[in-house]
Amino acid sequence: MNTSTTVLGYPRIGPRRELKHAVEKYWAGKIGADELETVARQLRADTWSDLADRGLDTVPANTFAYYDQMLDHIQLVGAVPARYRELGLSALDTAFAMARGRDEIGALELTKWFDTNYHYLVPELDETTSFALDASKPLGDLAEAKALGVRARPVFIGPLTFLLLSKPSAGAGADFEPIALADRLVEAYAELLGQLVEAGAEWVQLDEPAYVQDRTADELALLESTYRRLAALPNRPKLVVTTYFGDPGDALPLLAATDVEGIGVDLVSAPALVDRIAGLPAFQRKTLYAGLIDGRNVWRGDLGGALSRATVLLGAVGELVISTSSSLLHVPYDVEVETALDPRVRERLAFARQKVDEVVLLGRALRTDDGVLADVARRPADGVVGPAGFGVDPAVRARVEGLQAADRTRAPYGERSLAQETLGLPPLATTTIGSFPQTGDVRKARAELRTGAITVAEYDERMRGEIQRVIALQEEIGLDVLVHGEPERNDMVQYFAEQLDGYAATELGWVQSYGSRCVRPPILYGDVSRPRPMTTEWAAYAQSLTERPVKGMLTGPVTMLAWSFVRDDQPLGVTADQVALALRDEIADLVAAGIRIVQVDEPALRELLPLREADRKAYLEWSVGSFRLATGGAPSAVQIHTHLCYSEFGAVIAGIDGLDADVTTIEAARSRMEVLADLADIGFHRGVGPGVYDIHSPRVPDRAETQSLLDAALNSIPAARLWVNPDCGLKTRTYTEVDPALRTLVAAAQAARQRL
Ligand SMILES: CN1c2c(nc(N)[nH]c2=O)NC[C@@H]1CNc1ccc(C(=O)N[C@@H](CCC(=O)N[C@@H](CCC(=O)N[C@@H](CCC(=O)O)C(=O)O)C(=O)O)C(=O)O)cc1
Ligand SMILES: N[C@@H](CCS)C(=O)O
Ligand SMILES: [Zn+2]
Repeated sequence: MNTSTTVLGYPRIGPRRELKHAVEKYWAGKIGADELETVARQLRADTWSDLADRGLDTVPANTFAYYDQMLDHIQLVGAVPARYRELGLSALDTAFAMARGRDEIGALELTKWFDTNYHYLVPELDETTSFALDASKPLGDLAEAKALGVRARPVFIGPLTFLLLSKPSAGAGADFEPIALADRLVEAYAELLGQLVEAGAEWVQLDEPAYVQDRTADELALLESTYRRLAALPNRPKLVVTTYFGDPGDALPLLAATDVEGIGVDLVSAPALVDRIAGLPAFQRKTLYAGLIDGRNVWRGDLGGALSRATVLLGAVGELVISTSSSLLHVPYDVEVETALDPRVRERLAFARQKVDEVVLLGRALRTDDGVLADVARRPADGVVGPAGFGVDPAVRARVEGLQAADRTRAPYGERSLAQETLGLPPLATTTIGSFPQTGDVRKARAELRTGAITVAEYDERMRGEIQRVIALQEEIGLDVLVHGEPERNDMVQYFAEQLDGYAATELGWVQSYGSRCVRPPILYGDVSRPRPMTTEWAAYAQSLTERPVKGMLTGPVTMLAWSFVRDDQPLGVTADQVALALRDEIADLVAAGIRIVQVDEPALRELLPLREADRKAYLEWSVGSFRLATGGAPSAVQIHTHLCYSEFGAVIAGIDGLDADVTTIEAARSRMEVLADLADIGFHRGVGPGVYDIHSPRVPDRAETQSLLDAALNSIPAARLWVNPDCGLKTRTYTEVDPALRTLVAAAQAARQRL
């Protein structure tokens, strides 16, 4: 038999977010480490059993993580920064300290995993880093899988991707680059592979997705030499080196030239790889892990097309493993439980479990001629927009086709900033990013509304009460530009998606975003339009409570796409323009309701940036264009804010400038204000608020810390254009943290004003 089936990775939060609930209870001191570990072990066992029962030949192991796989990898290779080691905590609590900060010690930086909405913790390395292997976690996994009788393949971040995603620690030399540690790190991998083969691992998967990004000649050479070296080890399991989310380009033949037994590729994002692989004779001696089923979008696979590709590959490679294009971490567990979904949408969807079934079906179709083959081959490619015009809106299409360049252009910034002087804002104006803590009461109210325990009128009344409290608190603290606090929003994308036509929402389609935090990405299946205003009542109510300006709060078109599962039957730019038109109408309604500042959040602008430079210009054109279409109708006196977070922004700094927002608030605290240099480089000349409060950590920063971040910002941005704000929304924090942190922030701004 020269075909088999697997998946590259699987969700780990549990079908009902069991892991999230257990981890949060552990943090709250409600359960101990033993109980947490029991939940985790059960989740791993349930996953492996389900995957094996569904018919996969091998399953991934070591893909479970309490918080993040990168964080686990830091511990695996012994790269825990000294400040966390010195806390003298258990391994579990050390990991949580790195993830969340502890006492006076901040957390590691959190950033996007390639172009996904998953976030990893960024390892910090320097010349003194010495790796020391602790393989207890993957060895434990292997033993657990063995006890269940499943064939498990431990999965690890590859050494080069680990280094390429790391950053120099604060004390590193100016010229230090983490990749310089490759030699040292490969020794730790050699030891790891030795231990895994002793423990019975047949295959080990090393993920090198960093090689679908542009890489230097040296980095490419290092890929080849590293895998030659690992492949030459006398005592090791078989190795499969996988890339995903794009085309490995020049890395592919280099890897193929080494003696690693397996290579994994993403044939969904890079279908042309089929022909390249067929043209590389080295693959005749390799096992190809063929990523034929999409690991990160939710549409049912085109199994007929996948089968044709698999058949071509079968003749070109030594062995073929039918697999997913990436880990299934990025999709929800099971579409079968979504009974409230419109059947015309649901029948087009495959979540993780259904994707496993697709992989198994393809494998069976390739292996046997039992009729499945004919069935699969006959199955039509599933379009997104259905038959009989389902999901099609001719009026929306006509409006997009009729767009002109002028629709994306406001008056010049100078003219706008003059007109906005009527807002009467001081230098170093203080504001927040939008959300205030989503308290237990707020979430409970929403849960009660869902079950029918309270009426819509009661729910609205509770939300108004919350808005009243939040406005009064902001006035008392002394903030200049207020927000309504977003209590009525379950999520900044889902909330809008639930009100837009062309979008569907799930009930249990949770996907891990970071740590214990999950999102339910809505499904954008058809043409998008806005049947009625979405936010005006809440915004107008909040504004009626105060003389100070209240920001209207919207989620921008790029982020609406990035954090949804989006139709793939038309260019993203067209879909983004449809969303933008809905937002443009919303802004007009907000302005008509008396709102003078509107914030259009685009935290995902960087996230969707293509991984290869060559594709970026076209992306920035449509993404920036859609934001400008959304905001382009706002009168000059209306101040447009945007907000960005969860990324390093150097690569999109010109795009941020292109948004032409009057004020840009941007995450900066955790990365020690790195973004300031990028803004200075392009001569950014509009209002900017680099975050001075790291809201991803439960730590409350003290006055000196906040002041020093503000001073750093004042060194490169004139006070008249500098805003003072947190890094991001406060929804994940508690009032005991937010209240003192905001008072500190306002005090720091007032003190700095005195010195002007
Ligand atoms: C800004 N970020 C976001 C990203 N993506 C998004 N789609 N949204 C974002 O905001 N990507 C980048 C970052 C990632 N950051 C976060 C931050 C916070 C969360 C988060 O808090 N997620 C919540 C779930 C939010 C939600 O949808 N809440 C719903 C459902 C609440 C719920 O679980 N209800 C319980 C009952 C509760 C009770 O009775 O008290 C239930 O139904 O069982 C709501 O508020 O209605 C999380 O808990 O993980 C995510 C990403
Ligand atoms: N307005 C949103 C932005 C998060 S990126 C919030 O404050 O939560
Ligand atoms: Zn944010």
